[in-house]
Amino acid sequence: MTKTIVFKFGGASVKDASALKNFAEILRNRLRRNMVIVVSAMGKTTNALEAILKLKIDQKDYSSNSANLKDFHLDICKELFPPEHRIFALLENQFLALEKRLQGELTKENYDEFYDAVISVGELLSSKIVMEFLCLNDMVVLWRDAREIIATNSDFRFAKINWEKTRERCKYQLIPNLEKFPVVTQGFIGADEFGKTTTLGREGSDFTAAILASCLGASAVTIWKDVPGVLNADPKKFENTTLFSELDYKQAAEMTYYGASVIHPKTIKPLANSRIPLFVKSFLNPEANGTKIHSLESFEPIPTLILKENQVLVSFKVTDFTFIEESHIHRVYEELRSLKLRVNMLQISAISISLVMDSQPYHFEKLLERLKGLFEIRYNEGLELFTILHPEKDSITPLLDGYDVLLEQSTRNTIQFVRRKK
Ligand SMILES: Nc1ncnc2c1ncn2[C@@H]1O[C@H](COP(=O)(O)OP(=O)(O)O)[C@@H](O)[C@H]1O
Ligand SMILES: N[C@@H](CC(=O)OP(=O)(O)O)C(=O)O
Repeated sequence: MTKTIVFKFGGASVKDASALKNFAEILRNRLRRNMVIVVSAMGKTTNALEAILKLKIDQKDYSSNSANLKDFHLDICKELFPPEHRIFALLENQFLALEKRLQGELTKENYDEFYDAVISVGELLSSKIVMEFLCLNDMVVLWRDAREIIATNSDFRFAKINWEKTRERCKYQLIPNLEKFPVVTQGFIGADEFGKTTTLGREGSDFTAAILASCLGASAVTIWKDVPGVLNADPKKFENTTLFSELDYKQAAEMTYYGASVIHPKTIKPLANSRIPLFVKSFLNPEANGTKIHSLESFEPIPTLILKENQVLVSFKVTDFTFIEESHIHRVYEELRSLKLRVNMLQISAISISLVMDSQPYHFEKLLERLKGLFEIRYNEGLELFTILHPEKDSITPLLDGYDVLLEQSTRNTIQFVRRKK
């Protein structure tokens, strides 16, 4: 039996009508049975849905935002489909369901569950459009709801995979489909044991591709991006970048850990465990080789720059002339865990704990509220966390030109700066 391959197309590859036409052309000669096509929401749809939720939480009017989102999808479909095509009824239904969901009560208690139910609509919409567009162009594919395959716990917004159940569903439900047709499904979403929609963490569609590849015993995963492959820095932020033609799983995992957003951090592990190669290729130049991530005997460390924007630096200072001890750290981490806030950098001094994390205003405010009685808290927003892997000595100073450094930390192979533009 031919082994399955998994293709993953992110938001940028399906961001408008011409991107979708290019997407279909990539598949035209590559489509085959035993192929899973994982798609993310179109363009910046997930951000747009988050903005709607923010307005709802602030009890502001979100009607023009949801109308814009609907128009965005409709306009794309008007360019791609004849006017009588059933995609228009499908869209209508999906947006009605979204409206209905948004009218429900949103409280602090049900926020995460509500979030997943709303945010998942982006992937449901895009996968339907993609499936219908491929079929319209004589490429017959099946649509499967990822929530029937990807089994998770009920940790809404950051759901954990139930690997056993997911593996079983892949074997008994997905493989029989794949033996007949290629399958289109959604990245990023799953469902808990009660059938409630969950999500795997922002940008989690790469992870979905890796989960399915691992559970299906796939021979390869290809993620299609708007860059030539994995580079030694984000080409949108740095000049003179170098393409890695290949990377060891460990190198790729390290880069994603520090925030190289080209691959979701959870993607590498399931692939490395099953020795499944991951190709990162450009949807703008599909014939080019891109980057192959697999097991390498040896590799040269190459200086690599990683920038995480929109960071918050917060310090918790003890107020009673004692020193920081384990119980303080434990308490802070307990709150971080319960609020699902991930720490990107940690520094502990005699009297304070300093943390750097992604800005998440709603949850961050809660953190401050919960810990304000125990610590004197100070924070700075709008910062960047700049990490250099395998730095070359003389190259660092110019990279900090025009910035104030608020915090610095280094190990043998890594140096990190929390910086702010002067
Ligand atoms: N080291 C890197 N190499 C290549 N691209 C990078 C790197 N670090 C960050 N990026 C960014 O990752 C983007 C692709 O990832 P992403 O936007 O998540 O794609 P998608 O949402 O389409 O899957 C690129 O456009 C690039 O700006
Ligand atoms: N749409 C989701 C999931 C995702 O992975 O998207 P992308 O593949 O475009 O990064 C998000 O934006 O978080």
